[in-house]
Amino acid sequence: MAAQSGKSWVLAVTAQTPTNIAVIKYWGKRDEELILPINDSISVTLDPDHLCTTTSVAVSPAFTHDRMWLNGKEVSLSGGRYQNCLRELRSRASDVEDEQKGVKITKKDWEKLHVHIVSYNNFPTAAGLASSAAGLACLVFSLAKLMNVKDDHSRLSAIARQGSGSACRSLYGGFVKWIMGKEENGSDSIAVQLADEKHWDDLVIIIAVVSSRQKETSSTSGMRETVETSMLIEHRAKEVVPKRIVKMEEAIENRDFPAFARLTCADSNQFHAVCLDTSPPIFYMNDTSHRIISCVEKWNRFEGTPQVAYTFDAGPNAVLISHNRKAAALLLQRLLFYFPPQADADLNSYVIGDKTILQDAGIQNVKDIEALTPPPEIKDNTQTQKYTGDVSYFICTRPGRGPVVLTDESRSLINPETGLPK
Ligand SMILES: Nc1ncnc2c1ncn2[C@@H]1O[C@H](COP(=O)(O)OP(=O)(O)OP(=O)(O)O)[C@@H](O)[C@H]1O
Ligand SMILES: C[C@@](O)(CCOP(=O)(O)OP(=O)(O)O)CC(=O)O
Repeated sequence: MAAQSGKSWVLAVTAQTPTNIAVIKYWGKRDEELILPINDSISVTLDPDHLCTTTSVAVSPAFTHDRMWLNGKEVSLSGGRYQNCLRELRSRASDVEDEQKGVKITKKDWEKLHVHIVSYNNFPTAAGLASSAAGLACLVFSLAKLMNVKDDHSRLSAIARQGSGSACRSLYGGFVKWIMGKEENGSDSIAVQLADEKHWDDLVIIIAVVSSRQKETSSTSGMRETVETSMLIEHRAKEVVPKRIVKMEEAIENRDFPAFARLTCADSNQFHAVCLDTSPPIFYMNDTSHRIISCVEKWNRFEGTPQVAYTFDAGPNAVLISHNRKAAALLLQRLLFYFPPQADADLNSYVIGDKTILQDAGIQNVKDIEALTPPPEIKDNTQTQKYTGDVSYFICTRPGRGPVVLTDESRSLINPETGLPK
């Protein structure tokens, strides 16, 4: 390692990585340490304009140990999962040369050099919005760029997988499959892209962030308990998911929304059924989640063909995938009819992300929400009850691109002189 000037230097890279939502769920591991799943899964990558992680990573001979700051606070990197990712990356690092700075790092130097990681999520962390997926994928992707790791995205996905299973699917945009693999060392348990985000760009995604005070069981411990105690999970992993994966790939390839929606809803419901079949049972959805399902099911039935698909991860938040903008506007009207904001709320912070959907729905202010009439599929007055305040806010988004390096220095979260957070 050399610097022509002889003085210390800091070399940094910044990247942005999306989050993803599974439409065929990963639930259950066959190897806890390597994070190897018991079935394949398929996800949609969400637009990083609305939900993403930005991570800057830096290396300098002046750094004394590996350090990480998350959303402005220093956090420990001592956890086994972070350590596994760092070890894997260091072992694959290559020579790096920065002529401008007069820096030369050899493959061997990486064993001794330390890194600083500064990361920021543009959405709530640990709130059931898959921050760990975007976060771990971004950590792996940005460090791989810094360390000149030559592996392709699929090989990098196998490293991100060891940080958090679902993170491996955030290495690609569009529609992504995590192949469970057969090898004991996990080398073939990787993510592959099924189609990019332009393949099916009519889809509109609305996330209802559901207010919840209850403490949730983490995905990691929840799926462990399911594998240990549920009899249904084996049937799901061996018999149900393999067939659904084939059908879901077909639905995505053919942009067959009815098939896509039926499979997505059925798989979310089965995932929550295996949670209920766990001992003691795990409840991730709450009454609000159930009301959203019921609203979508009634509307889909009324129309005779699915307009919207719903899916829920390990929490009460609903991810609603609409066939197109028109269906999304009609969905938003329904959601705002049932779940209006509190009297003092500001519409601007109640519906965030792509606000053009709100315009399509003809809603400019809170008065327009009050004026919404019950949807036509409602036949009697008992179903027109409103649940003010049960949804915290809505995020309007769409399928999005995979990780990118941000070359604009002003986007870096690291001070180029000190190597500390800006
Ligand atoms: N940007 C990030 N960089 C590195 N690690 C992150 C980042 N964001 C989140 N994490 C890690 O993920 C953890 C949160 O994961 P957790 O599974 O609890 O929540 P979530 O992923 O937001 O929600 P869920 O898994 O229920 O969808 C954080 O405590 C942190 O360890
Ligand atoms: C319900 C899920 O979101 C579960 C995600 O589990 P995690 O990837 O968070 O679990 P670990 O691998 O233990 O970190 C379904 C999915 O994303 O496929």
